[in-house]
Amino acid sequence: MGLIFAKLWSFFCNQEHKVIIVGLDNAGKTTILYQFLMNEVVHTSPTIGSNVEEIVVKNTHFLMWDIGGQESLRSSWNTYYSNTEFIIFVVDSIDRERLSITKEELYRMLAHEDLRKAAVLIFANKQDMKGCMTAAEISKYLTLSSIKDHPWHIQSCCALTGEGEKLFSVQTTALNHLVDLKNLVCFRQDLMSWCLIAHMVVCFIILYTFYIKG
Ligand SMILES: Nc1nc2c(ncn2[C@@H]2O[C@H](COP(=O)(O)OP(=O)(O)OP(=O)(O)O)[C@@H](O)[C@H]2O)c(=O)[nH]1
Ligand SMILES: [Mg+2]
Repeated sequence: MGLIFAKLWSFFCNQEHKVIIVGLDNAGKTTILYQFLMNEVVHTSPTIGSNVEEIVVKNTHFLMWDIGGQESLRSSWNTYYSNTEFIIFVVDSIDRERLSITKEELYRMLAHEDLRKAAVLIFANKQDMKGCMTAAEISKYLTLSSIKDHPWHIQSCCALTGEGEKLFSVQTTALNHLVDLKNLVCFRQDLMSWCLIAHMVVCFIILYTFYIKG
């Protein structure tokens, strides 16, 4: 029932959602962005600054910011945070050595005030690589189950191996899932606010009737 209301809510509030794609350098962020956009593998070079593209999924507009992940650029990630609704956090599933840095960056980012309300989609990318970690292993190492203040979802993927359509549908399903989740949270918050206001109005009427009027 909640999801039906959430869907109606999102239908009437058809706005643009800001998404940031972050993660360490070489994780596959730019490759994923262009898979989303063009459904094909593009040749990438390390991103200096950011790339921004708009994609539309079932009437929902996403403004996707792909942010360079090199160490020297990470301190400026926070300049992209304001009004962000969704974070796509890309993990290179073969890069075991830097998993602790990945974890540090993830939690530093989630603690930022501007991302308080953001939902997180974690991509365990490069699943085509031999010996890569599974999404479950990454989830365990990153202790994702301890994240209680953000809706999150982890999804394994491979941005490279010609599974564009599959990747695209996986991503859109996951994004829609996050939109539903987020709308549900907003709807509940709004409902609580309206209940509170209604409660105050009723109290005021009772007070007015019994004490002021007579
Ligand atoms: N094997 C494999 N390689 C991938 C995959 N996704 C991306 N790559 C490769 O990984 C390298 C880095 O990809 P990018 O998309 O440029 O990485 P990035 O996260 O944008 O890196 P920065 O811009 O430096 O932050 C490229 O050579 C990609 O072709 C994947 O799923 N599997
Ligand atoms: Mg890039």
